[in-house]
Amino acid sequence: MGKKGILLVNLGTPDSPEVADVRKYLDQFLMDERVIDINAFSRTLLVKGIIVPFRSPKTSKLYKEIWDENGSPLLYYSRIQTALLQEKLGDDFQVELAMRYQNPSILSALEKMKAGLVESIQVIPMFPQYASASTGSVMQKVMEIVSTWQTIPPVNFINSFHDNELVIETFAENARKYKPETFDHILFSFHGLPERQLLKCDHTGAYCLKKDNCCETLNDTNKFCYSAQGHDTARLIAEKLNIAKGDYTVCFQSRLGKEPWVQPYTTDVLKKLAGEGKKRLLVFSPAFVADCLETLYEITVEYHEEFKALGGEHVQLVESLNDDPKFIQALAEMAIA
Ligand SMILES: C=CC1=C(C)c2cc3[nH]c(cc4nc(cc5[nH]c(cc1n2)c(C)c5CCC(=O)O)C(CCC(=O)O)=C4C)c(C)c3C=C
Ligand SMILES: [Fe+2]
Ligand SMILES: [Fe+2]
Repeated sequence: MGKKGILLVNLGTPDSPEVADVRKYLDQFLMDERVIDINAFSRTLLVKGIIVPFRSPKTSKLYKEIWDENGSPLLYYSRIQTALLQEKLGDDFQVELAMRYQNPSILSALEKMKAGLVESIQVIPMFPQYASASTGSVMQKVMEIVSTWQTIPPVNFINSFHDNELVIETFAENARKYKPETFDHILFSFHGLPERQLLKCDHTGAYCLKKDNCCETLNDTNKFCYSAQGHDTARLIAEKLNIAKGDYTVCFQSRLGKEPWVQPYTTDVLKKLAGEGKKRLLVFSPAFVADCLETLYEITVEYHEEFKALGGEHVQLVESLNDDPKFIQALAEMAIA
C-alpha cells in the first residue's frame, strides 16, 4: 500500500518583506475571485490599479516589523506544524505544506504527493472557521490541479474545525497563564470579511444580516457562516474559562476598502471599552492557527497603541496554536478522519 498524503494549506505570506515580493503576494492574493469577489474587470482595475500599488509599500513596512531570523512567522510556524505532524503520524503518511498564495505552492506540494505515489490525499485548510475566501479558495485550487491528473486518488477536505475540542482547549490553556479574570474585558478578534460574502453564504436569502443576532448562534441555516462559526468558537473558549457572556466581545479586524465588513469592528470596540473606563484587555485571535502579521502586529502593536491613546493601559494577545502538542494531536485526528 502507498502512503496517505496529508496536505496542510495556510494562506500564504510574501517570499520576503521587500516591496517587490509583497506586491507579488498581494497581487496573487487579491486577484483571487473568492477574495475580491467582484467582476473580473473591476477587480483588475481595483487590485492592480489601486490596492497593490498603494498598499504594497505600507504592508512591506509592517512585514519588516515582524520578520526575524526565521523569516515570516506564519511560514515558520507552518513548517514546524508540518514537521511535527509528520513525526507524529510516521512513515505511513506523507505530510506536505502548501500556501494558497506564494510559496510553497499548492501545485508543488501536490506534485510531491504524486511523485510519492500516495494512495489518497487529505487536505486540511488551516482555517478553523469556513470562509469562501480562505477554505473555499484552497478547496477550489486543489480541485483545479488534481482535475488535470490522469489518475485522481481519493481526495478529502476538512471543511472547518471551529469547535474542535483540542483547538478550544489549546486557546484556553494559552490564556490561563495571563489569568483572564484579572482583565477588564476579553476580546475575540477574528479576521474580517466583507458582509457581501456572509450574505452569499445564506442560501435562504432571508436570514443572515436580516434577523437580529443572526450569527450569534449556530443553526442549520448558518452552519457554514464564518461569523456564526466564529461566535461558536468564542463561546466554547469562554465557557472553558468560565468567562461570563457580558465579559467578552466578538469583533472583527483588518477591514479592507470602503464596503461594509462584518461587525463590530475591533477598532470601534476598543473605543467603546476605553470610553467605559476599561484599562486592560485580553485578546484572542482564533481565526488563525499560527501567529502572523495580524496577531503580532495588528493586535500586539497597533491595537495596543490605539487603546493606550484612548486612555487604556494594556492589550495582551493570547498566543496562537503554533507548535502546541495538543494542536498537533488535533491535526493528527483530522488527518485520519
Ligand atoms: C482567517 C482566514 C482569513 C480570511 C477569511 C481572510 C480574508 C481576507 N483577507 C483579506 C486581505 C488581507 N489579508 C491579509 C493578511 C492575512 N489574512 C489572513 C487570513 C485570512 N484572510 C492571514 C493569516 C494573513 C497574514 C499573512 C501573514 O503573512 O502573516 C492581507 C495582507 C496584509 C495587509 O496588507 O494588510 C490582506 C491585504 C481580504 C480582502 C479577505 C476577504 C475578502
Ligand atoms: Fe486576510
Ligand atoms: Fe451569519
